[in-house]
Amino acid sequence: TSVFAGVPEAPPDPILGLNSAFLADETPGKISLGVGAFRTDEGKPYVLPVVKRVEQQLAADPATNHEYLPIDGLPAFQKLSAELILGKDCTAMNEGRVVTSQALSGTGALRVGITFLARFLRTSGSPPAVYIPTPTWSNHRNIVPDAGLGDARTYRYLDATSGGVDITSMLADLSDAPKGSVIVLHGCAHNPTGADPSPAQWKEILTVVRERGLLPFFDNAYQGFASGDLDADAASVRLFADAGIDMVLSQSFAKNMGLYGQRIGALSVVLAAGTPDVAVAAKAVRSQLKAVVRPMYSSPPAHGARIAVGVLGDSANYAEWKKELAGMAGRIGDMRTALKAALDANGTPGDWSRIVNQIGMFSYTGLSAQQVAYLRTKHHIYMTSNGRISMAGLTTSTVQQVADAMKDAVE
Ligand SMILES: Cc1[nH+]cc(COP(=O)(O)O)c(/C=N/[C@@H](CC(=O)O)C(=O)O)c1O
Repeated sequence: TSVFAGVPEAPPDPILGLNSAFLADETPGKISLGVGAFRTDEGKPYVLPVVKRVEQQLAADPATNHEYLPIDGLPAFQKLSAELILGKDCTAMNEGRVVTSQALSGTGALRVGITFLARFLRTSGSPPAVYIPTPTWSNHRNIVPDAGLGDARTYRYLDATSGGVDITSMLADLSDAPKGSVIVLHGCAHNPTGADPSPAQWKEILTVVRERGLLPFFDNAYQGFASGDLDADAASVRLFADAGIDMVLSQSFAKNMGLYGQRIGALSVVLAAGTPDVAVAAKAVRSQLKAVVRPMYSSPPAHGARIAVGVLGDSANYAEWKKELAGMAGRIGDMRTALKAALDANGTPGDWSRIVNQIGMFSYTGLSAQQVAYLRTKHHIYMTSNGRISMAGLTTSTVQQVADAMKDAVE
């Protein structure tokens, strides 16, 4: 018999595994509120018109070929992606302190970034501890150990009563982190809670990060989805970058450009201000990022990078993209309002203001794992077991059905 006969079955992924269960469910009227992917009010995936147009231009352009990209991706993409998150007038970029590599979307940027840190981040003799918020995106817990930094530690983040950020506990936990620890932060639209620190609270977090000599790793997967404004959603990252500290950034264009399956993202390492021979240091960092990528997947796919360059690099396309992005954020906002109204009209026990106070793609409903299971088996409504709802899974024609089912589940 095969040597693989004894391979144990891996548990289904809490998010993506849900999708396969949903697809296997043949009940008409089933509803998926699982994966954080945008859907139109008809419940369909959405290809942004500006993306479609750029693709057509690429297809018509005789210069478009299928040659390998450089190990660290398209240089034009590196620059445009870094400018998007850091701002066009970013001092760190102007001083040559930012090293950006194309990555396999947000997940790939996190994986390569953590691997790089496992090899080179040494403020104390041993590899650094990595802190992730609790709760957080479930895959953070997988990437950190797989990338060689051992099991992630957690810092408290959510005030379960208010549904907002428990800043006191968060700052206390960060203050206890050993010097040089890596702190994973959600740049905006925290997944799954939809609760973000206020600007004043970000300043408090920065103070602790600087006092403790911690290394912030900003995961930016929803820039433009939290507020609908790209610059507002980058404010936390820019506050830290302006402080002139070492930091690492991952970016994903899966959600805000609708390029989920193109796996296009970016990883940036920002070197602290005042680094002597910064050009030498930056060159060395880039060489080591490439040394991680080459044996991992050698070089990234071209199509998504070219689309992103076409959108970000042309002022008319960029303006069109901002409008379409605001439209997506707007529809999600409409679903928040509609769901809260339906829950209130139904007299559903509980305080549902969190549905409209939270931002980004998700609502953290507070439903228990049992209530989530009940919604799945009785009502064929799918959401992650932590009670997270991907609001883009709702449409004007299904909000009432979901509200009625939630009332049934909580009574
Ligand atoms: C915070 C966060 N970071 C990174 C990613 C990675 O996305 P990528 O497609 O690699 O660019 C996701 C995806 N989140 C949604 C999809 C998933 O779980 O993969 C989700 O939470 O549903 C995040 O929510």
